[in-house]
Amino acid sequence: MKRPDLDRATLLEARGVSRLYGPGKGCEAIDIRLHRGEVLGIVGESGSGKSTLLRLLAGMERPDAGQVVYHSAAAQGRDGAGHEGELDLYAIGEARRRALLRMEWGLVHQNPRDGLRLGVSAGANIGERLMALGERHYGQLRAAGQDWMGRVELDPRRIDDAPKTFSGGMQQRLQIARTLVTRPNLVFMDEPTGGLDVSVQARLLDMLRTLVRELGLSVILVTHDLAVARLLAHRLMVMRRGQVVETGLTDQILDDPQHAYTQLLVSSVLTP
Ligand SMILES: Nc1ncnc2c1ncn2[C@@H]1O[C@H](COP(=O)(O)OP(=O)(O)OP(=O)(O)O)[C@@H](O)[C@H]1O
Repeated sequence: MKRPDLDRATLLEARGVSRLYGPGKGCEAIDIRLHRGEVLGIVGESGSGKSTLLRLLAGMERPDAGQVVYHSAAAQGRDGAGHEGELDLYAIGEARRRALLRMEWGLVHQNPRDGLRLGVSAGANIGERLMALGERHYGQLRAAGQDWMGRVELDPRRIDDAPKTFSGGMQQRLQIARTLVTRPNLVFMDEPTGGLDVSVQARLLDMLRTLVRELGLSVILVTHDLAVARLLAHRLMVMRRGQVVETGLTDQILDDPQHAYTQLLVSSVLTP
């Protein structure tokens, strides 16, 4: 995807972040800078540390060393905020971190069942995050539910149905609607099309790409699938055994990989 040059302000930074479970297992001394409106893909084979890094960046797991800094316009002048609204994620309290994830960020899990409440209606799933932001008007919550079901190509007439009656692909669409309805400043996606049939994946990917573009989303995307990375990410970071081996614009990395590991990764996936 072509990278927007509109607003290059930094949104999220990792400074020397480490979390090691054993030698080469986890993440080691990772530096990241995500700009507003940018999709950063984190790629690498299974076990390279992608999901660990996502958890560290999203405030879900404390690093052994290093800092994760969120540049929040809303944070200025509040506890834990440094200069220009810099929020040191692990210097603020747990409650505040959770509130960030609920109010300003969004998280799309690989398995939609981890991100949805399967027993309550589709509409309630979408409305819940809006309610957390203070929306109480039933008509507006319902209208937003219908609008977002349409946007993710679900039949809005199924607004009262429980997601447990939906297929896996439909549940993933609903999870995406639930996440994006609040227009999050930052979205974390962990293998968002993983675990789905290839044909379902392709349509979902197309829809995600459109939404990312239309909403100008800032995204940290974890995937082992280079085709997904190619379609969604402006920039890539290639991980191997907990370390970053290469980083750059997506087309550069996939068309002209410099590091031997990236060359292997690209050739094993992209050549027939
Ligand atoms: N909580 C944990 N305790 C111990 N070891 C862990 C823990 N979480 C991850 N690991 C190990 O750290 C390494 C990196 O795991 P991680 O899940 O981050 O990799 P990944 O690149 O996301 O792989 P996958 O795509 O298979 O999820 C693996 O060897 C894994 O077994």
